[in-house]
Amino acid sequence: MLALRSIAAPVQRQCFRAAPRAAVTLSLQNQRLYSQDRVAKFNGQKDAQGRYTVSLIEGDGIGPEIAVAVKDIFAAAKTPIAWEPINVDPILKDGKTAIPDAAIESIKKNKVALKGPLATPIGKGHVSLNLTLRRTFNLFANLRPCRSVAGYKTPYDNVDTVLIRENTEGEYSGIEHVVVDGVVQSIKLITREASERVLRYAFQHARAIGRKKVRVVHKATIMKMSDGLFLTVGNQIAKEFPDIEFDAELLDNTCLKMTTDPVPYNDKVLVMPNLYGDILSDMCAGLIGGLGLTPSGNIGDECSIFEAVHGSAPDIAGKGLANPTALLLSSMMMLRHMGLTEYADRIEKAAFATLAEGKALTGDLGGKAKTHEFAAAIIEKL
Ligand SMILES: NC(=O)C1=CN([C@@H]2O[C@H](COP(=O)(O)OP(=O)(O)OC[C@H]3O[C@@H](n4cnc5c(N)ncnc54)[C@H](O)[C@@H]3O)[C@@H](O)[C@H]2O)C=CC1
Ligand SMILES: O=C(O)CCC(=O)C(=O)O
Ligand SMILES: [Mg+2]
Repeated sequence: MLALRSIAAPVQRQCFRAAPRAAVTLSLQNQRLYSQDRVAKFNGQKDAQGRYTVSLIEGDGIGPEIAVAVKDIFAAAKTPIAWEPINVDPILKDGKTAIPDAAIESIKKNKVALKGPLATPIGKGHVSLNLTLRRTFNLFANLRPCRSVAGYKTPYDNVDTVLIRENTEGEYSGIEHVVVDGVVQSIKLITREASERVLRYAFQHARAIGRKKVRVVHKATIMKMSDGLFLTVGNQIAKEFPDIEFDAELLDNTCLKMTTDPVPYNDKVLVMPNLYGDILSDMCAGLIGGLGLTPSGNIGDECSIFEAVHGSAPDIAGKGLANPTALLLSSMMMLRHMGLTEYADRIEKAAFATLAEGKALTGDLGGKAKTHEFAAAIIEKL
């Protein structure tokens, strides 16, 4: 195993501002649960005790702290899950960053994994392990829902966006080279195959969650061929779904409109190339109170990996300050994906009730609670 990860450069910090707590924006009764994703079929096997085994990547930075919180809450709720911790420290295979075989076997066997954040070195160093995992398992759609939390006041009430990001290519293809000294080229790869796959998933998911509109977010004005292909494929796939309205919007305009008034996006599923989805999903998190609150699922045909939208948060790592809600809500998406809906509903209700009560909030939400205190408050409500 190579010690590639030790070369990670320090990450420039972002300012993460806690919004003030004020009047309840949504009532708890109206807090809809994160929707079930049953578009991709889960066919894991239960063990003799009736439990599913889930591969667990605790991750870097705050990863282990938020993973403990999720494990404690699952144990308290008697969720029928056996965790299988795996190590994804990168290896080199044919000169390329790869995931160790044991980790690949575990995820292939269990068909589902929960993942903490994995840090990526800036500039030189190994390829992102997050992207490597997505490509290794062909996790073609990254589903990133974002919903206002009852009781937590932000400038925007009732946000309920659903964003689907193409997850295997685009600007994240990692095809870069030096043309001549001082000139580098980075290739944005868009294929009909990957575009069809994610666009079809977007329409299927819209149907599954009862939304009637799918919108492609793009810049085909500028990237006429690459985003142009993505948009063309969108128009073609739309014909398979006559019950769903289809349209398109330029990314910069989407950013403006969403930050002015996100509510008109609540009836749509947004689907877009990789980088746009990465950036827009952090932006959406900002609308509801930050990265501590937003879950995601990397969906594939054979297996799926659930993780928070956020990264390893090195600025607060090791201090017990992290908000585990994003990873917990990701694990709720995972439970619903596995058909364990009752457990997901129960845990999620306890989590939202704890957030609404506001007595044990973590620092990112303006509170003083440590990660484990917030988890304990959820457990008390189970
Ligand atoms: N999917 C993944 O595993 C991701 C990994 N990363 C990696 O994470 C590392 C750090 O990246 P950053 O740009 O700093 O983004 P970040 O998402 O780790 O942190 C951004 C800001 O949000 C705060 N934050 C994030 N999660 C939080 C939580 N659960 N509770 C409270 N505050 C939270 C952090 O303290 C920081 O101020 C990088 O190496 C990056 O490559 C970044 C994004 C996603
Ligand atoms: O892999 C990384 O370092 C960043 C990935 C990321 O930002 C994301 O998945 O949202
Ligand atoms: Mg990101």
